[in-house]
Amino acid sequence: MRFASVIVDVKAMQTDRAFDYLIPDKWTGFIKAGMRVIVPFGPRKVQGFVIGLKNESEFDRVKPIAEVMDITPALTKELLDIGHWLTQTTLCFKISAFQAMLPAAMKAKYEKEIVLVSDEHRPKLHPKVLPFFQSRRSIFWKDIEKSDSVKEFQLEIERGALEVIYQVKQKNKKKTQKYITANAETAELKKESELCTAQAAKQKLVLDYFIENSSLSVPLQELLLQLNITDSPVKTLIKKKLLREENIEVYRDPYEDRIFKKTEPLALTAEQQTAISPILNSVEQNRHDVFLMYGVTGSGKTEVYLQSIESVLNQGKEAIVLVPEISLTPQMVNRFKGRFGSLVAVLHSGLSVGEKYDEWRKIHRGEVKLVVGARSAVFAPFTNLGMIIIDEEHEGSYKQEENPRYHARDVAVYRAKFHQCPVVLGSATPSLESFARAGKGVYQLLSLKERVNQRPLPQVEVIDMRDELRSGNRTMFSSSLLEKLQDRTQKGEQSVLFLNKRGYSSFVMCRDCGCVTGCPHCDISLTYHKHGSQLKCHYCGHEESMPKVCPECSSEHIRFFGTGTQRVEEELAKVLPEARIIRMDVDTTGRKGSHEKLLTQFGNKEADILLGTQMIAKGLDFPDVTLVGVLTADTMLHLPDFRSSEKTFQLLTQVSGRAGRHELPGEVVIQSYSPEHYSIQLASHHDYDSFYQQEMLSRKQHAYPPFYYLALVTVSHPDLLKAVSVTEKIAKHLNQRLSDTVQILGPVASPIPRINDRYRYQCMIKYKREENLHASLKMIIERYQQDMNKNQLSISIDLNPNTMM
Ligand SMILES: Nc1ncnc2c1ncn2[C@@H]1O[C@H](COP(=O)(O)OP(=O)(O)OP(=O)(O)O)[C@@H](O)[C@H]1O
Ligand SMILES: [Zn+2]
Ligand SMILES: [Zn+2]
Repeated sequence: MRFASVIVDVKAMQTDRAFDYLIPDKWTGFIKAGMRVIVPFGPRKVQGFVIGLKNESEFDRVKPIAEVMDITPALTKELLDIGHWLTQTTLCFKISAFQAMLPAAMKAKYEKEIVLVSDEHRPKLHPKVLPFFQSRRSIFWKDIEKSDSVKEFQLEIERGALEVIYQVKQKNKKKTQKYITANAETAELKKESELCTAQAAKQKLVLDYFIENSSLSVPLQELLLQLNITDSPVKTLIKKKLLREENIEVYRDPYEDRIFKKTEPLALTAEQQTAISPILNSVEQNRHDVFLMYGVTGSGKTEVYLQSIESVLNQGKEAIVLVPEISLTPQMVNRFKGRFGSLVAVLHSGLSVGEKYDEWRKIHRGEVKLVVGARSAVFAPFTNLGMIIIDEEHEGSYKQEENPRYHARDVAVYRAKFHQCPVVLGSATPSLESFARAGKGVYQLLSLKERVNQRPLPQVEVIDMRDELRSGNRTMFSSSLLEKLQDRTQKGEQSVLFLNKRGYSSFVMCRDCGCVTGCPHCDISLTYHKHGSQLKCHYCGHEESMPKVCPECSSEHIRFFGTGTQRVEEELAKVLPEARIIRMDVDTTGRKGSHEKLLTQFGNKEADILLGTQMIAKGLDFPDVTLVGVLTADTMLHLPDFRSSEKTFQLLTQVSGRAGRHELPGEVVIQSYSPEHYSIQLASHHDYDSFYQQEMLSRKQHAYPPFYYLALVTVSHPDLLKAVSVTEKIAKHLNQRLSDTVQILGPVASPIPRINDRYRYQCMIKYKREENLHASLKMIIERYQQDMNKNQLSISIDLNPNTMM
């Protein structure tokens, strides 16, 4: 093949197609689809992906490929196909789709180099420029940028004495380690060793080492340590060609110094057995089925995953397990590494760029068989995939909130179809979408209704915080919660205190009656805007001013709401000075490893109370936790989001699930200003089924998923009027092109109306089936392409948005 079709790393509509490049003779037969290459593009060089090969090009002047970055394709055929599919289903640029499937380290880094065109130019260079080129011909732009000579450089470039060359580099290099090996026969080494004088005693030491270990290749550092020498005798011996040094590639292993205790499969309970058998069937028969494993907290879902994976590995196939970022705790990793040891690669954001790259390469080379990772691990480059598991399938973080805006669940199903293998979605609180699909038979439902060993689900008490206020308690702890915290601290048992930080300060509530001011048209709470003291609805645009008294009970105790973890910690220290507290939030877990350290401390019982935000809600399994407290259950309930009830129910269920998982029974206290809300009531009774029924009714009534699909178009611009007028035109365009069954809401300001000094407007499309939708949205992007390139306009399109924020 003489030509390659290449997708170049330039994100624009005009370049969102394949360009032809000539394959130089030396690389014919070597270059394959899926490889990364460097190609000339205009005046510079850019990275690109080869997506296909061909013998003819319809263009006359085709430039040759400049460099090849891979020896084996970075993207498999399957991933190339997924890239095209992502482009169509999420309306992103092809290059964004391909880049999203690879670790960040493999993205290109561009560096400008300034090069002297020829030696003849040197003497004539400007005196401020000359010193840079006295002894060399090129210098990196970044080293000049800081100097005060940029203008002079510019002049020389314009004059043609210097030129700019764009270098493409890989962000991250492979890590190598120096290894030393004998480079001569043992007999020769012996002869040399005998000749060594007293001054060369150290050399003798090294020679003797390699006489004894003739075939060994040892890391230099280890050799120096063992023999207690510096590297100079080794260097001398290398010079004499008696030893040889090699740079051997090593992996950065984030779990290097940890020992994983090997675990054996547990004897499954009857429920687990019933749940696993259809999965095993599907594995055996290479069938593509999607299972929804709906199992209460502590029902042993993870053990079912582990044994399902085992059957996949026994077949010689590979598996992917997706876990939400925040529950990818060391505990979680241990469970998989403990069972499958070095067959496991782990991918999560806590790893350095280099570590992620190394884990990815282990997968790419087929050195591991199982990946446990967050969202993007769904693109693991396995070629013989036997199963994809998504734990906590309801989690919002499986949706990527930037281009490509894909949902890992959709990618998983797409891949599993290709490989004819099962997908297992697991959750104690399935998303409404998935549960509805299971109801229709699209997914197969597997239920685990009881905790392992019939341990009871914890008793849940819902406290009405309005009553607390009435009886004179103005602290953030109800008397019941405080009493129980005291009790656990005295008994040496542990408590988890959960503060929901999302929705901080954004809604207005009456502290006497719990009334939250909502929109008259949308059944959604209004958002408080400090500026002008306005309350606004982010769905329909309704606006009113902040009431002075509660519209329901006329109380003056009306205010917007929110508390930080730090304040809770301070108050807790006042009312419960004897308790030892570990606080976990973004502030205390910023540094690498701190998350793990705090959890280990808590596990070692160095604290009585673990206080934290979302990050402690999931996955934790500590035997001595017998009390879980939720400080304000309401904060999320009133977010301007059609999923707010669902998210509240899910979160309360998850947090409650941390209590009483082992011998000691657990108890939960939920504090709320709207204790009668169905998501709180039903969560306290562990009643998912009723919650599902009720929430489905509300979704149907208001035309939300899973009854309708949504698409969200967000326009942003530094000028408010421009943002509004473009959004208006878009809404009009959509109204004209789409069918009458479609509802188009807006234009309205986005829930976050200004980010980075850019005004944001949006319009929401609700539809059931709409042939024209993708094409119409694409037309919008084409129509505004110029404005987007030149005039700071940005338009983002989110098909199936997960949140409205
Ligand atoms: N068959 C079994 N026999 C004995 N113990 C088991 C069995 N299966 C699971 N367990 C134990 O029960 C506990 C709860 O199981 P696991 O964590 O897998 O539940 P889960 O459903 O994944 O929970 P969650 O959704 O709350 O994270 C664990 O300590 C686990 O080791
Ligand atoms: Zn009131
Ligand atoms: Zn409204």
